[in-house]
Amino acid sequence: MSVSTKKEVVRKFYQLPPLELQSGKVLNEAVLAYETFGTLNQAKDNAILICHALTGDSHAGSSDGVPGWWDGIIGPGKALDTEHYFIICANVIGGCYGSTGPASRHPEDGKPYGLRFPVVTIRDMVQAQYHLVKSLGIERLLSVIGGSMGGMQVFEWAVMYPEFVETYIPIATSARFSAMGIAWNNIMRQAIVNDPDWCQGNYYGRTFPKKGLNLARRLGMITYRSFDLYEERFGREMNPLCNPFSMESEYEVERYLCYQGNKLVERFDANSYLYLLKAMDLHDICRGRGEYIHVLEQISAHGLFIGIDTDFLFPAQELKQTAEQLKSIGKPVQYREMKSIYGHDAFLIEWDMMNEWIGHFLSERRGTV
Ligand SMILES: CC(=O)SCCNC(=O)CCNC(=O)[C@H](O)C(C)(C)COP(=O)(O)OP(=O)(O)OC[C@H]1O[C@@H](n2cnc3c(N)ncnc32)[C@H](O)[C@@H]1OP(=O)(O)O
Ligand SMILES: N[C@@H](CCO)C(=O)O
Repeated sequence: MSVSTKKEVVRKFYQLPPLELQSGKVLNEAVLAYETFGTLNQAKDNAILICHALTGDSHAGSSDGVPGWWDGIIGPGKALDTEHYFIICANVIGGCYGSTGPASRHPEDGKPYGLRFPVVTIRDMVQAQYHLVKSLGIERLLSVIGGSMGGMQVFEWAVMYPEFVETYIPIATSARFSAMGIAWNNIMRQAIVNDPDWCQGNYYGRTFPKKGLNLARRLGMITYRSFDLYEERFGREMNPLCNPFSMESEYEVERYLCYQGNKLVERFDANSYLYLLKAMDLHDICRGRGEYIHVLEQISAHGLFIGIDTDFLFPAQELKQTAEQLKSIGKPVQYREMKSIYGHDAFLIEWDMMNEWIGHFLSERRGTV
């Protein structure tokens, strides 16, 4: 008999109150799966919320022997030093890592929601996180930080709860999702819904729409990397065993995309992918609030914006312009731009710059530099 030594992430669960969604619908009996790293101090003023990106989860830092996806900046001596800060990270609603999403059971019939799950927005995700943070006895967050879809949540935090947020750090993101971003998401969704196994989202207990999700992830991976990185890593390398004049010939870059697609199929729900892409499409801090500049005026927190020079999905220019607009109306904001070959996903890789900039910014706020 073999005993599994695989270490598992231990998540906590918070039962949300009925959540009034931006769509006007109400999500009942939903839970948020979350984790914390470090210790909340007596004054409860050292809490930092991390918002994850599209396929992320609550396991941002290391615990229980399982490395986290932001280990490079979370832990003793790092920018998000767990000896000083209390770090919170929750899986978003609509996700598939413990929080309520389309794969969860509908409270009325106990069957998976599938497409009966309501459309959720970035604001809905943030509202759910707000309830969680309040339930921990916290009245103000020292910072809210996140990249990509996580950065969209960061912007909403700054606008929705200005008094609750002392600082905010949006990375590789924008205050309003671009037409190009929506266009990519459209194709990724089409890849999933055109898989015959998708069955209008009713594939639970049947065949999983592997091909659709795999293709969606391949498309995504093109937008998360850069031209130069693909050239440097793969160039025109091809599997030497393949006949280059057959349709099956495999360039290394193709093998890579296939590998990444399969990897996501093993760990992610196809309906969650659809819902989270939709939430990104709907992201617009102006929706229902008025002019851009008027919305920016509502922000009172100190901002550190981090753009990435090779980001194809969220061109750095977008964040830079927003920072300039904030500055023009007297709002405290710093803009830093990463030089990186990695493209959009550099915020999951470039630890030195992230540690230096975020660490310094937070230390400044704490008055320790
Ligand atoms: C913020 C959030 O909440 S998101 C959560 C974190 N995101 C993820 O985990 C998403 C998936 N992961 C990734 O996108 C990446 O691994 C990152 C961004 C975390 C790190 O990027 P990189 O270090 O550049 O990893 P890269 O994109 O090269 O992928 C490496 C993998 O591709 C495989 N690979 C590399 N070249 C090839 C090839 N030619 N053919 C097949 N496979 C290949 C490697 O073996 C490696 O496999 P492994 O992940 O199983 O170890
Ligand atoms: N690589 C990220 C998506 C882009 O930030 C993820 O898988 O969540």
